[in-house]
Amino acid sequence: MNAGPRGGVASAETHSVLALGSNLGNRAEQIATAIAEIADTDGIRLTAASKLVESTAVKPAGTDDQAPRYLNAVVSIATTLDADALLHAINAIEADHGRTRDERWGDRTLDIDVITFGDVSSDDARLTLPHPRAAERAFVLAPWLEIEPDAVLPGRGRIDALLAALPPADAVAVWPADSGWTTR
Ligand SMILES: Nc1ncnc2c1ncn2[C@@H]1O[C@H](COP(=O)(O)OP(=O)(O)OP(=O)(O)O)[C@@H](O)[C@H]1O
Ligand SMILES: Nc1nc2c(c(=O)[nH]1)N=C(CO)CN2
Repeated sequence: MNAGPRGGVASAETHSVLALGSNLGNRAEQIATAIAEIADTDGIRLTAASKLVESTAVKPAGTDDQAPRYLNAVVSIATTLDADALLHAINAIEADHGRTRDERWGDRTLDIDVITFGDVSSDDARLTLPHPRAAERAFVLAPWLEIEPDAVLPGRGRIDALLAALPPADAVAVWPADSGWTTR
C-alpha cells in the first residue's frame, strides 16, 4: 500500500502494529493516554486504534493466578522512525506511566509491544520481530483483527486463522461489556 500521508503508508514510512496492555491502576485511562502519546510522537502517524478488550492475565505456569485482569488494545502506525527509535519511544511512554521492569509477565500499569515492523524479521533479544508470542495471544490478535481484517503476521499467516485456531478459553471480551462488539 502506498496511498500517501492521508491514506496508507507513504514510501518513506514503515507500517507497524503495536499492542498495549494494562492490569494495574486506571487501565482504560492509561491505554487511552498512551495511544494519544504515541499519536503525538514525532515521526509517528496513528492510522488506526482498536477498541479495548478485557481478559484474564496470562501468567507463566505455576505463578499466582489471582492477577488482575488486563485491558488490551492494538494500534497501527505509519512511522519514519527506525525500529530501535520506535522501541525507544514506546519505552519512554511506558516509563512515563510508572512502568517498572521487575518480573517477567508481571503486573504492569502499561506495556507496549512492537508486534510487527514492516516485514522485518529479527532474533535480537532487545527487539524480536515479529513479536514471538503474538500468534498465541488472543488479546493481541482479536483487537488487531478489528482494525486490519486482512492482516498477516509475517512467517505465521493470516491473523483471522491464527485467532480461530486458539482455544475458546482464550477468547477476549470487549470492554466495557455493553458496547455490543464480539471478537470470535
Ligand atoms: N517485539 C518487542 N516489543 C517490545 N519489547 C521487546 C520486543 N522484543 C524484545 N523486546 C524486549 O523485551 C524486553 C522485556 O519486555 P517486557 O518486560 O515488556 O516483556 P513482557 O511484557 O514481560 O513479556 P512479553 O514480551 O511476553 O509481552 C524489553 O526490554 C524489550 O527490549
Ligand atoms: N491478558 C493478558 N495477559 C498478559 C499480558 C496482556 O497484555 N494481557 N501481557 C503479558 C506480558 O506482556 C502477560 N500476560
